[in-house]
Amino acid sequence: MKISFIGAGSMAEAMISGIIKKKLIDQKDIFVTNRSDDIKLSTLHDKYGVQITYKLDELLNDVDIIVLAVKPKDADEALQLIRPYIQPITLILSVLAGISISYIQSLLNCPIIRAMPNTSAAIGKSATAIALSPDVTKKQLNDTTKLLSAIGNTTIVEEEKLDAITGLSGSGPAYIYYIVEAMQQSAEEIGLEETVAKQLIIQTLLGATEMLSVSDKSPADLRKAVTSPGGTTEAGIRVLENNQVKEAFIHCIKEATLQSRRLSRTVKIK
Ligand SMILES: NC(=O)C1=CN([C@@H]2O[C@H](COP(=O)(O)OP(=O)(O)OC[C@H]3O[C@@H](n4cnc5c(N)ncnc54)[C@H](OP(=O)(O)O)[C@@H]3O)[C@@H](O)[C@H]2O)C=CC1
Ligand SMILES: O=C(O)[C@@H]1CCC=N1
Repeated sequence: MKISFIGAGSMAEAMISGIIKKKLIDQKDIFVTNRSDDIKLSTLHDKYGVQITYKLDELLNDVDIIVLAVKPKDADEALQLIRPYIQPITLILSVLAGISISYIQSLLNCPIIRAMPNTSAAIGKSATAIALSPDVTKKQLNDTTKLLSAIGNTTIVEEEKLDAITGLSGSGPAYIYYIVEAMQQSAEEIGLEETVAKQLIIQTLLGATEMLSVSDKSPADLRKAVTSPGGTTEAGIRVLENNQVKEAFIHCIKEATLQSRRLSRTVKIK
């Protein structure tokens, strides 16, 4: 199976890295291009052994899956670029936030799988959701699911859910990293050594995530189990509540979801 990536940024690299680690597709069958950053392409070649090219023939002839991994603002340019090479059996796997299947199909006459992965794809832990156009074949769905299994879990959803999924789990890793930034900064301010703090923070996250995964208790009950009356957790959580941190996170996810909708609206269906 030949797969070509249009775009060589963080999402493409995360997917390539996952696919290579799981040895799902041979490096010689993975092609990557970008707009002009040839140093980035060389880095990808050196790191993963994938084929890098600016020659469209090489990139797009006899390709089974084209992964669209440019920024949504560059979608039109990329779609026009690949348009002459599209066969009715070519599968487009798009990770573009907010760009609808119908929009892509208004320009390209081929089946589309629209995916919303996240950057944990690089370590095989992406929470990926996909929506399909009706003309995607069983084989194409199987191939894609297999491909995406190399980067984490995949759930099939109705396309209308993808904006919410983008706001929740597409952007999700960034919210967690944001919390860790705050934990690291506070660790420094309360006098902990950086390396010690880092180890403690990561293990705390790993433990809490594992508890969420294996325990049948709700997150609220797990939190209560940490919180002794009149103790330290209670004092800390009180500050979060006084600062409406939970409300801010809810607002954050809703705003990210809205932004995904706004992005999709900026691209008119032709
Ligand atoms: N980052 C994330 O966590 C996630 C991102 N996404 C989606 O993935 C997509 C890519 O995001 P991300 O990887 O972060 O973006 P990056 O900015 O890291 O990468 C974008 C890539 O697209 C290339 N590019 C732009 N225009 C063209 C063109 N006309 N032809 C070929 N290549 C082009 C750029 O090339 P050059 O550098 O040469 O300009 C660059 O390699 C976005 O649509 C985003 O919505 C989805 C889920 C998660
Ligand atoms: O920030 C973005 O637009 C992309 C979509 C999800 C994660 N990153």
